[in-house]
Amino acid sequence: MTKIALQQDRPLDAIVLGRAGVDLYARESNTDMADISGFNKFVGGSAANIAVAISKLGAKAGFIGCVADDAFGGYVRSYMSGQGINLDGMMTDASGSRTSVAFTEMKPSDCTVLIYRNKASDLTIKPEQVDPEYIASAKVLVVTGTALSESPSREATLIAMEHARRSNTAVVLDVDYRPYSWRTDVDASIYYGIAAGLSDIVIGNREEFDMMETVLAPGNKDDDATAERFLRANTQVVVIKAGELGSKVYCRDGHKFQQGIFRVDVQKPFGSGDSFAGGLIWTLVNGGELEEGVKYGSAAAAINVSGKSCTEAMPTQEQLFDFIETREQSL
Ligand SMILES: Nc1ncnc2c1ncn2[C@@H]1O[C@H](COP(=O)(O)OP(=O)(O)OP(=O)(O)O)[C@@H](O)[C@H]1O
Ligand SMILES: O=C(O)C[C@@H](O)[C@H](O)C(=O)CO
Repeated sequence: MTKIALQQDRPLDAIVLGRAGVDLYARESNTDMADISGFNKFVGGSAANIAVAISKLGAKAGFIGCVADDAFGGYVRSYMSGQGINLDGMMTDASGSRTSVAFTEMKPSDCTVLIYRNKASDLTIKPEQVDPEYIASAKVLVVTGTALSESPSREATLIAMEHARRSNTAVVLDVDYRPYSWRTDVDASIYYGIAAGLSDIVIGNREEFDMMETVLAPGNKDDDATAERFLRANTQVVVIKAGELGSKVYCRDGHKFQQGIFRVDVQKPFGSGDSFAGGLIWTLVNGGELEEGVKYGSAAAAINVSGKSCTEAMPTQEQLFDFIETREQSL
């Protein structure tokens, strides 16, 4: 069993850095985008989803990001603070940028997600807006990697990671790679490489590690070799997710293990990675073992993909434990 040592005397459990936006989910399931009659509105965006996941499970979450100075920005703020998330690090941009918006189909697979991110507000966050004391108030800083895709958000993200290292706040990098946000895979792999070296835990899927190996090991598909490559500098744990095949976890001391999935009736595939990260981080900030965290993350992900949205389908602690108990009893 593996324990991740975290500073305990902190008012916040985890601060998540990245985008918070609006998700518009198709009203009808199994319907193509062109035929959908309307959409239901929720808060989304990878970082917001992770913060909500952590908060709903009962830990104290904070947020670093930026929304537009408009009605969608206000909606995102009010939903997140209603979820008990501390927004001291959430900026508002009035320069004409726009809060990120995603439209999605509701299909178990081959599901179209259209994201509108022209002049996205989250990418306007500046390094001087990142408060080192805020970061020092948390046990963990969770970075979602799309924040690295453009300046000035890229510099804000890297300095946030640097502040975290200086204040003994553990750093988790959720790769969260969105190809359309980057000029080339080479650029992405260089910045992700720097960010990975500043992180205690790196979480990504195979395609994301492929991108991160664009320069160092092009064409590699071997998870063991990938883990060995990334278990360097500050990185103690590498998690390689594989959708319905579960996940593999590698530790710096050579320990490795796998986690399968909890089978469910899938409504939509997205949200799995964010709920997985939320369940894992919630476990770690409560002093749980890594193995337990990966199991809770997998269960949270299964609950989420069987739900009708990302944020609202994040489980509470009670729902998570009931779900696992029911599944284990039926084995
Ligand atoms: N269909 C599924 N049923 C049950 N659990 C799932 C399913 N898909 C994913 N999971 C769980 O969620 C975890 C993360 O999923 P995945 O590997 O798809 O992450 P991801 O690629 O980051 O996803 P996304 O970017 O769509 O949120 C998996 O390791 C698994 O535990
Ligand atoms: O991450 C995004 O910006 C898109 C979403 O809003 C959606 O919540 C999702 O795809 C989660 O991974």
